[in-house]
Amino acid sequence: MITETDLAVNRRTAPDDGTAAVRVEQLSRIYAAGEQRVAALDNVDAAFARGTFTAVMGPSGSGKSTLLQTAAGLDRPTSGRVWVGDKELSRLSEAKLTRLRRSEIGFVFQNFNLVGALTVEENIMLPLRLSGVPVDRRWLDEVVERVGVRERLHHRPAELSGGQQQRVAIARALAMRPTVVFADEPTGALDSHTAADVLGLLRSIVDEQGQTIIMVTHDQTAASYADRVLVLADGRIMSDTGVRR
Ligand SMILES: Nc1ncnc2c1ncn2[C@@H]1O[C@H](COP(=O)(O)OP(=O)(O)OP(=O)(O)O)[C@@H](O)[C@H]1O
Repeated sequence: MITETDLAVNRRTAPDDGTAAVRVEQLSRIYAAGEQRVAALDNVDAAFARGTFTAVMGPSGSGKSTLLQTAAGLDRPTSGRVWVGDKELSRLSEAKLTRLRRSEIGFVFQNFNLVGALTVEENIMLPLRLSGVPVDRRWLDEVVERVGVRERLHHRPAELSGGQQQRVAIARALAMRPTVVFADEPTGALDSHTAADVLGLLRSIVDEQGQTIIMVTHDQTAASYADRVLVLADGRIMSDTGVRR
């Protein structure tokens, strides 16, 4: 059940007590198409504490994906600043930003973004290979088991259903045990049973490993796994609500 709590509604100032895994300040992203300007994000302030699970909701076009992309350093904001831990992204060179993204951030894309030429297993291992991190076989096994892709490890993404591809994308994002996982509708393509399993896995990495999750969803049931629900409308935070668990 979602209830109002003492979390500030329409928070204007992001708290800066050093505990945030991710913090955005006065974040704007303007898209220009000819004469038209669309403010996908309009001066958003928000902080995401370590070890918390936030659901980002709101109507289509309200800026949810843009918030995730800019906060994860995949897209540069038009103005405003983003911190991941104590690093302010605009101060990082492309090379440092890439390193930070590889080591600290996992991203589950709406359209999966799997590499077609690689097998499922190779896709899941890719972030580890790219950053030269040793493979933790036990963790990898657990992730593969929980997302239910063990039978498909030697297949290529094109041979999988949308739901299966989404599960591979989730496993890839978790393989590195990143500090922060951004997930853009991670359960959108899943049946309710698999969705519950994946959401349980996301919840457990927050509870057991202190990782931070920021997840876009349209689904109230998915949002009920979170600690907090941010609702966007027209590129602004309309409400910021705690979830009673
Ligand atoms: N590359 C782009 N060029 C121009 N406008 C864009 C671009 N990306 C997003 N927008 C616009 O920015 C606004 C916010 O888009 P965004 O994808 O962040 O919304 P969303 O809340 O994630 O939507 P959905 O729930 O449909 O995925 C929309 O009006 C969208 O049309």
